[in-house]
Amino acid sequence: MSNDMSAPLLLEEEDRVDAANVTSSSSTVAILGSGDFSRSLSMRLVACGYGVAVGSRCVKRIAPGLFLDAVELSSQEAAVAKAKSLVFMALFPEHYPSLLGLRSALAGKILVDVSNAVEMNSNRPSNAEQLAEMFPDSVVVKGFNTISAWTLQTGAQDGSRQVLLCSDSAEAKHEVAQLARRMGFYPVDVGSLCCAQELERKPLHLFPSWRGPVLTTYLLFFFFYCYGFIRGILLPYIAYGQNSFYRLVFDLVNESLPCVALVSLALVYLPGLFAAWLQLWRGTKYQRFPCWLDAWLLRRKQLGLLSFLCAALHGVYSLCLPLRTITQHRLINAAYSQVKAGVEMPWDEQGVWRTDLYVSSGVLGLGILALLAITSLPSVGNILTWREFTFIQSGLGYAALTLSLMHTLVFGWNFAFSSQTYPFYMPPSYMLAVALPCAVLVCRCFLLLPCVSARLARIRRGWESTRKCPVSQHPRVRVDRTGSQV
Ligand SMILES: NC(=O)C1=CN([C@@H]2O[C@H](COP(=O)(O)OP(=O)(O)OC[C@H]3O[C@@H](n4cnc5c(N)ncnc54)[C@H](OP(=O)(O)O)[C@@H]3O)[C@@H](O)[C@H]2O)C=CC1
Ligand SMILES: [Fe+3]
Repeated sequence: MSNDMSAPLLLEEEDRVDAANVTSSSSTVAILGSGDFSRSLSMRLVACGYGVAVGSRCVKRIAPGLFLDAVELSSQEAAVAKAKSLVFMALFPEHYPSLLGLRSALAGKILVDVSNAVEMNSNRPSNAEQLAEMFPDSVVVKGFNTISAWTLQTGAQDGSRQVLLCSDSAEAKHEVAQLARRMGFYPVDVGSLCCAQELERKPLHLFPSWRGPVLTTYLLFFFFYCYGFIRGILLPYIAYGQNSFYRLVFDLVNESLPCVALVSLALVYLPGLFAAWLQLWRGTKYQRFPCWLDAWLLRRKQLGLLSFLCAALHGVYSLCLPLRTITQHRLINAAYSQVKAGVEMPWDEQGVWRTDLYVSSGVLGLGILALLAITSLPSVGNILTWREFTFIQSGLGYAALTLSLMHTLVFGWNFAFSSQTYPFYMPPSYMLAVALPCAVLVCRCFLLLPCVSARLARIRRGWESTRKCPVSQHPRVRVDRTGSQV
C-alpha cells in the first residue's frame, strides 16, 4: 500500500454501482458523540437514505429537535449494536479512552476517525493510529476531518467536496468511499494509515503555498512605494520645495502596482530559466534541483495570480484617473490658459502614437494575463492537454511579459516628454522594474537559439548525459564492460 501523499488517487466509479445497492434498512450507520459534527453528519446521512443511530453518554441531555426525527438517539452501546459496519467517532481524540468498554462491541466494525490535530509539530502518533492501537479488533479509516460541519449540512454545495481517506484496509476504505460518494463528495485515496498524521494537520494549514508569494509581493510593493516616495516626493520637496505629498494616496500606489506586477511576472519565468541553465550546465536532467529552486518552481502559479491582481488593480486605478479633482483641475486650467493666450494645442503625431502604443500594450498584456489566470484554475486546466496548457502558460506568458514591458517602457518614454513638471522626477521605480523582465527575456531568447534549444531538448528527453552525471549512474543508459552505451 502506498503512503505517497503526492499522488492521491480518486476512488473508482465502480463505487457508484455499489452505492446504488444500499438500502436504509441494511445500512444503519452509528455515530458516537452528539456534538456539531454528529448533528450535521446525521442530517446528511438521513438525506442520503441511510439509517442513523447516534450514541450519546446521556441521551436526556440532548435538546429536543436538535437531531432529525429519523435519527435514533440511544446509548453508545445500543448505537454500536445497530450499526451494520460503520461507526463514526464524532468526538475529540482525548475522549477515545472512555470508549474502551465498547471494545468487544466495536470488534469487526469500521471506525471512521474524523478528528484533527491540535498542533503542527507533535511527535506523537496520529489520532487514527492511536485509535487503531486502542481497538485492535476494529478497522480504522481516517477521513472527513477536512470537511466542516457546515459543508456536511449544506450537502457539499459549499466548501471542499474532496474527502481524503486513508486506511490499512482497502475494503474498509472502499466502504467509506462509497458512503462519501453517496453523500455527494469525492473520495480521494491518499494511502495507508501512516498518512493520517498529514491529513490531521491539513486543517491547521492556512494557505501554505501562498505565504512566500504573498510576502514577496508585499515586499516588492513596499520597496517600490518607498523608492517612489523618496525619489518622486521627498527629494523634489527638499530640492525645490515642491509639495506633492497628495500623490501618496493615488499616484504612488498606481505607480507601484505595475512595477510589482511586472517584477512578479518576471519572477514566474525566472526559475524556469534557472532550471534550464542548470540542466545545460550539468548536462543531465537526472539530478535534483536545489530545494530553493524546487520551492520557487512550485510557487509560480501563485506569483502569476498575484501579478495579475496587481496589473488588474493598476488598470482600475488608471481608469479612475479622470475622476480625480487634480486631473480635472489641470485639464481646465490648461484649456483656460490656452484660450487666454489664444493658442491652440499643436497636433503631436509622435505623442499620439506613444499614448496609443502605451494603452494598447497595457490592455493586451492585461488581457493575456487574465487568460493565464483563468487557465490556472483547476477546472479549466483539467480540460486542456499538457501541450495546450504549456502553450498558454509559457508561450502566452512570455507574450504578456513582453507586452507589459513595452507598456512600462513606453510610459517611461512618455514621461520623459512631460517631465517639466518634476525636473527631478522620472518614474524611477519604473526604471528599476524593467531591469529584471529585460534580463528574463534576453535569457529566454538565448535559450531559443537553435544549438542551445536542441541541446536542452536532448537533455530533457534523456538522450544526453555528460561529465556531471557519469553515464554509469544514468538511470536510463547502461554501459557494457567496454564502456560503450547499450
Ligand atoms: N465541528 C466541525 O466542523 C468538525 C469537527 N471535526 C471533528 O469532529 C470531532 C467532534 O467535533 P464536534 O462535534 O465539533 O465537537 P463537540 O464538542 O460539538 O462534540 C463532541 C461530543 O463528544 C462526546 N463525548 C464523548 N465522550 C466524551 C467525553 N468523555 N467528554 C466530553 N465529550 C464526550 C459528546 O457527546 P455526548 O455527550 O452525547 O456523548 C460531545 O457532544 C472532533 O474530533 C473534531 O476534530 C472534524 C471536522 C469538522
Ligand atoms: Fe500602466
